[in-house]
Amino acid sequence: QFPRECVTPEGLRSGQCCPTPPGLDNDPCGASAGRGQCVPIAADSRPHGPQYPHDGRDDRERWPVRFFNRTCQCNGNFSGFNCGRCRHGFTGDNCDERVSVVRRNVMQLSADEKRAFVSALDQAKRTVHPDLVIATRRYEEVFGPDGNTTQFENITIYNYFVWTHYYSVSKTFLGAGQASFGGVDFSHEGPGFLTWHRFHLLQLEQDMQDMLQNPSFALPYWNFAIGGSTCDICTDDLMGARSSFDMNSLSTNSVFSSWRVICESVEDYDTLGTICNSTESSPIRRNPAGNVNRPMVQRLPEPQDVAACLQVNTFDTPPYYSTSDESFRNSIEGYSAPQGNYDPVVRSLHNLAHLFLNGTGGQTHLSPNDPIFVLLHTFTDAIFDEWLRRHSPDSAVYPEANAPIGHNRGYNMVPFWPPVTNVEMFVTAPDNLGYTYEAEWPAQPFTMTEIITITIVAALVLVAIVFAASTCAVRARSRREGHQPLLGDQYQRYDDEKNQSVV
Ligand SMILES: O=C1C=c2cc(C(=O)O)[nH]c2=CC1=O
Repeated sequence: QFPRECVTPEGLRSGQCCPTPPGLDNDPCGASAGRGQCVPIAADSRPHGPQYPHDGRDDRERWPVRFFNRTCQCNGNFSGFNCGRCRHGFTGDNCDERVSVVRRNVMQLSADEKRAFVSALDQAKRTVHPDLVIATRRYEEVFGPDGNTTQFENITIYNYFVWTHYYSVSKTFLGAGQASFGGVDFSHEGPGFLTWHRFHLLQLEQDMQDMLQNPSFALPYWNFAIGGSTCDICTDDLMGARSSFDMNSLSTNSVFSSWRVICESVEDYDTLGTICNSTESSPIRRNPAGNVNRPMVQRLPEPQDVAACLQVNTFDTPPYYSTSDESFRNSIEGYSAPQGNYDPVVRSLHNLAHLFLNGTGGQTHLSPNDPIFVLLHTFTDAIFDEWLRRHSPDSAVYPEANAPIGHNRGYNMVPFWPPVTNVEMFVTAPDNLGYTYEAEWPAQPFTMTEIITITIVAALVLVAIVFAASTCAVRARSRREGHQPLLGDQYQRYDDEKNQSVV
């Protein structure tokens, strides 16, 4: 969440986090090299929706001003917390050369590519994040018991990915002995769902590129819309097969069977007001299609569900929440039917894929601990990108106000640093973010109007054919039986009269 060098007692008290890029000396944001300058942070103050009634009680409000109010603003294509790197999609000393990576279907990777991807994830699980650290206490307690020992920790690259998701979904602590407030979610159940998870993935991809020193590294995706009840990526060469001994565990042939999860101590967070730290606890649990209490989540989404949600025209609809009707965002997130109609009992697409996993990957505060999360979300993001390509929306369709807290267009997404707004991710990826998806999309199903029109036309054609056939049959029979056709006879005489009058 914050650069290591900013979280000293002095740094926090100053409210300024404007580090110097590597290779320069005491030059906040590389200002003298023309890279950027240290500026006050603009935090969205437009009203949020009524779902959150506890203004003033949560560190994540008006992110990130509870912690810092000055940050680097980088010039041109320079980017990063110290303006020492390039914006996504650019490279070179001056960040003026375009680059792009290709995100591919994980099932279509070669055996070597699969091995390299699994190994890169495992390396990320064990490599300490080079720049960022996490807060382990709320701001109220962040200076420590002596007021001078700031409460931040190192965390590995993959666990940082898990932690940021946890932090964005955690409840609002309202005080010891009081129930924490759970009706808040800075990354789900609102328009920010797509933009937040897009940035979340971009950050992991960039951290892994840096770790591997391979700027071409791209996260693959899992096409989860294959129907049926088989998890095709749950094999030992990919995300881990099922253990032969325990339905809920991973095979020991998979490296992921030795991964341990973080952020499990929900009870402590909610009652003591602590925050998840980097401590790892139990193994990943997963039992795809095994939720016997909810048959509805024993099957994966169907290909036509993807085709249907891509046809929903409106990005999001009031109240911009998990109850939104005819909203593309709510359809792909999976709180409404893929066709857009809201129904409280429905779980589709993204939500259905999570719940299908039935274990760590199905619990919002824990789900990224299961590496399937990465592949599930790259596919969700690929659908989002295809929707942006097909519908070319103006950024004005993204709600500016009254979305749930965290989800307004100009809100800085929690808990990312440097600040990045939702709308910055509401752009097509190939042109603006330096990645593309190699994907084919299922043919679009017919709409109800199209089905009715086709049925009527087909019925008319059928009637015409039957009529023509029966007329022919009657004539043929008449000829066979030696009768004069009645109409034919009349026409004959009428024709004769006409001919006579002309003559
Ligand atoms: O990790 C997640 C788990 C989820 C479960 C649901 C649900 O619809 O009940 N939704 C989820 C989203 C997640 O991100």
